[in-house]
Amino acid sequence: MHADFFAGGAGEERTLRGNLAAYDRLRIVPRVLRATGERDLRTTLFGTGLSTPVLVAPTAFHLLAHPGGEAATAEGAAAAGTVMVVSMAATQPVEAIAAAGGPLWFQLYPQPDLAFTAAVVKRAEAAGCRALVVTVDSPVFGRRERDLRNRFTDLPDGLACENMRDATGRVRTVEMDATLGWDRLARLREVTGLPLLVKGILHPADARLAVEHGMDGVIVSNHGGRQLDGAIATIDALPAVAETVGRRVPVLVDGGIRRGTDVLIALALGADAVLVGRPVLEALAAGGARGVQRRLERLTADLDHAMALAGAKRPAELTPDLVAVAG
Ligand SMILES: Cc1cc2nc3c(=O)[nH]c(=O)nc-3n(C[C@H](O)[C@H](O)[C@H](O)COP(=O)(O)O)c2cc1C
Ligand SMILES: CC(C)CC(=O)C(=O)O
Repeated sequence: MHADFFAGGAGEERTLRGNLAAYDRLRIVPRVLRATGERDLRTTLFGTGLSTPVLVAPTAFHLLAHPGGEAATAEGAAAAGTVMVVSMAATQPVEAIAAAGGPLWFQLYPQPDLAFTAAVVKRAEAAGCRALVVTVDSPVFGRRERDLRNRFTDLPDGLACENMRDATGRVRTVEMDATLGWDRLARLREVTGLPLLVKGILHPADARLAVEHGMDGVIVSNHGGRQLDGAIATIDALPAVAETVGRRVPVLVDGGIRRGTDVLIALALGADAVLVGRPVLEALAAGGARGVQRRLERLTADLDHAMALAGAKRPAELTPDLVAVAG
């Protein structure tokens, strides 16, 4: 039941499969004799220096994967020199996760209760989270047929979304809010000085609106195929979004990234960095903090190797002309 929750997507899982299939259709057109020497994968986002452009996507319920929970993921991400985005649906308190690792960003589903939403943001900020990732692809919850079949509706006894506790200590459910609009993101601006990223952008017109509304970053995502089944593959959506944003703010992408060559293609098509969801969950389940560290380091080493073979010393040297559609 829990493995299906992690692996599954919405509907027929067309988008879930499509995210991976889209990378299968793309090929790298390498450059030669570029004398790259050692590659330099260091990446800076909102003033934080990272050793890799591969970040940990926000995912719910890590205690279902490993007894170390989100703290183990944070420890692994920190050891790999990258950011973990903590899900609002984490099963451990953000303070405990921050004690285990960092740098952290915090993912938010803005709640209809604005005062409670502000309190959660303040709490994440106080715990040391350095950016806020606002998920905007979930006005309603995706229809996940595996979860329906398995009747997976609640966390087991003893587990809870620890960052959803209100002042009385009661745990609230994470609500999806179909009344959410750009005005509410403007209100978040008044609550926090942290950089604000919108996660779940696929249409270039929305990327333009995000920049116009003063967002600090855009994450091209279809929620790993868990929300709108039939949505475009993220690597297919990325070029138009990147072109519209025009380097005014960082553009990140997630969905279906499993190999360093996938990262290379995403960076070449306009991403400043990528995030990985299920690979981290699988590594956490298999090997705890060390597993997460090794999976992230493997992806980064694999990217480094691919860059050497494609003739790029730095991520910034990866450009769209290095990618072609397979015949
Ligand atoms: C089990 C699971 C839980 C997730 N939980 C969240 C979440 O709480 N908030 C969120 O914004 N995205 C969530 N996502 C989406 C991820 O942040 C990310 O967009 C997606 O996993 C990327 O695709 P990938 O798994 O193919 O790398 C979740 C994804 C999975 C697989
Ligand atoms: C449990 C939800 C709040 C998170 C989730 O499953 C998702 O965003 O995919």
